[in-house]
Amino acid sequence: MPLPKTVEVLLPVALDRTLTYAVPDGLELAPGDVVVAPLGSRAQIGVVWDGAGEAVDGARLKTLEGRVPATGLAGPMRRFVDWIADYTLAPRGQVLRMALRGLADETPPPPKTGFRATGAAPSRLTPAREKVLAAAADGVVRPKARLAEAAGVSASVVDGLAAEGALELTPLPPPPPQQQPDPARPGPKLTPHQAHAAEALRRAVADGQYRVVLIDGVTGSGKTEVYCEAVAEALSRGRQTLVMAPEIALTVPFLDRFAKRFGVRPAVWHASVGDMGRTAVRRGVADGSIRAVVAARSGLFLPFRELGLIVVDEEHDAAYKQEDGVLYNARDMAVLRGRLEGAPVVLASATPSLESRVNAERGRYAKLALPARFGGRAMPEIAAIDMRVAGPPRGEWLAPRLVSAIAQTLSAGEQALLFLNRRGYAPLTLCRRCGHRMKCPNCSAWLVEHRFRASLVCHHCGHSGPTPDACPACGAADALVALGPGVERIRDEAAARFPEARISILSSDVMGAGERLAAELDAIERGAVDIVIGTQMVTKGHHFPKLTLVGAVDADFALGAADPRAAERTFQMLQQVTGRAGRGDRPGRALLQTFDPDHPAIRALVAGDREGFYAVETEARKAAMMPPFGRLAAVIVTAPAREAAEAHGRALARAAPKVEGIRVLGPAEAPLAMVRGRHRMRLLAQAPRTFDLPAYMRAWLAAAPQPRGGVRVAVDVDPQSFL
Ligand SMILES: Nc1ncnc2c1ncn2[C@@H]1O[C@H](COP(=O)(O)OP(=O)(O)OP(=O)(O)O)[C@@H](O)[C@H]1O
Ligand SMILES: [Zn+2]
Repeated sequence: MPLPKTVEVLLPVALDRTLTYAVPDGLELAPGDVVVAPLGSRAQIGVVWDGAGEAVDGARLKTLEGRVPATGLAGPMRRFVDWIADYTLAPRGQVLRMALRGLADETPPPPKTGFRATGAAPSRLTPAREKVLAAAADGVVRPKARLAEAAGVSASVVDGLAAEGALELTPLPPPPPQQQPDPARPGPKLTPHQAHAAEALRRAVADGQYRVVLIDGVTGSGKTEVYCEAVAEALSRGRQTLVMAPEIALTVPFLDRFAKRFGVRPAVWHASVGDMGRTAVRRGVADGSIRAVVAARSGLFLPFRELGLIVVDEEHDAAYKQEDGVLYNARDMAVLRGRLEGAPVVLASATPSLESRVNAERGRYAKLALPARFGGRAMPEIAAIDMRVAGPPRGEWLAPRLVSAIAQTLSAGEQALLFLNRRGYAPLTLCRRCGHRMKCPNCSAWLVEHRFRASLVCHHCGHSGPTPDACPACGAADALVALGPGVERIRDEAAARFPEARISILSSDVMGAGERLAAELDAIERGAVDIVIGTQMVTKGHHFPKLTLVGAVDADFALGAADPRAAERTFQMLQQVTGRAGRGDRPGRALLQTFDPDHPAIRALVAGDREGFYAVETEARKAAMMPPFGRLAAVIVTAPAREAAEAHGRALARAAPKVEGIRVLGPAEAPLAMVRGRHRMRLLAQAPRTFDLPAYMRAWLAAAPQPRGGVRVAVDVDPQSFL
């Protein structure tokens, strides 16, 4: 008997390797095809992978059930999956799962038909038949179900009339063709700087080759207008475009801007687009009927048919790092996808990551600078308020100088924005009598009071309960006090000081991410709000023309963190938020409330010396061999019991291969020592820049004892979070 033909199939499950299957007679398969494979007792979708099927004992070999008529993974996409799995140490099947989101049977639907009255009378007229003929009397063609529904009868009555020739089946008119973005529509008249950058981008797109371009342009310099020129070039060359944004909730204004420029909104892809929408987008990018997509991280896995450009907006944003499942950085993987597709990649930011700046300095990326704001607008004046000497009275959070600046702003008919990166009312609730602190039962974290929802909430696991009247420890009534501010508390303080002002809170838990947020952003843009108070949601990309004052309530919020990027993050966040001021016709200013006015990040902001900041930060990172001058990978060990996590952490440390130049630190208790009832320990490997750290990590895990007894181990290559 001849051996059956076999193929290797990758399944979207937590498996790294492919499985070998027999191909049923008569089925022709090529790598990338989507197939149905038996797995255990169930059937599982999978993708034919590269490589000849391994010889497997014929008796154990299972046979594929068939091919799915759907766009699979072309060569570059398969390489993309392999590469990400290799780099992040995630099982390949888990990466594949991201590339199969929105997968659907693409068999073309049968032409749609409907019924129309012919005018012929049926042999017998029942009341039900009369109703149908009455409903069809207007001559409109309707699908069977619609006609039956309009007449209020069952579909069999329609069948009966058709059998007797009183109704006939005719094709329904085809749906109108989708309107496509039109790159020929005129864009704005660009300034000389913008035009220079736009021209360079157009050339990169026209070349149709992989290359990375960093647009380093100050806030309000028109980066969006400039990369829209690259989008126009790609579209006019018949290529598809992907624009990535760190937080899709905030892209509604961009969608409108895109529509203004190209005539229609682009397709949108992110986690909260429903299944239907996802299926439509995946299919549209595969068959080419969708030309432009705006997406969150996962849009990188869409099967574009002719991708000609990827733009990563706000490329510095930490939200590009996925922090669960496959721990990948979508900015870096966008660069990889561009390389595999042979398409240019544009990274844009007013505060580029040190990684991207260093890549530009090394000549790996081209750099385009937009050093000035559009329309001759000045950058905002930034000053620090030293909270040690000029802070507010006890129990308040806005320093007198900030309060009077708000008053001036409001009386000039302008808008103020107060930024505090803390949701809720207060970060800590404490009993005045016994000192008890309200803590999450599942996490090592304080419960945050949300007065708006009248509850105490854990921001790590979502645990929430009503705010108690009495202290749960000592029983004292009315003894619980809220310590520290969150945005809701700042709102109360602002409302008490400025009772006439229209105040809006922008925070994910108050606004959500849907239409409500879009409406609120629109109200702010129109000037229907006087004081905007918000979390990091307010820092990103907004263009509020009436906004002239920005106050950072706690400019130091990120400085103390045990994070090698703490200074960079502080600088970026504050530069972004202060960059919202003075974008209209009036100049802007910003006040930073800080206990550390001499910190290099704060000083650079006040002096308007971004190059100085980057220079100092670059030297510090170089000296410490921190990214991008060295490489890091973290290992996070979790277990229900602290001892188990610690013991496994120590076993891992002992098993670390000794290699010159590699330092292994830890285990140490994670700053966030417990989450969802699991104790957490961290280890960190530090390596020279050119070292193959993923390979080292793989060898390390292979040499270490297997985790047992509820212990879990996760590897985070290029960590962004150090909690
Ligand atoms: N050449 C131009 N003609 C007309 N308007 C322009 C031009 N360039 C920029 N603008 C306008 O200036 C404002 C700021 O531009 P844009 O939002 O593109 O800046 P940005 O660099 O992306 O800013 P940020 O990094 O702060 O988000 C927008 O309202 C934009 O429409
Ligand atoms: Zn919790």
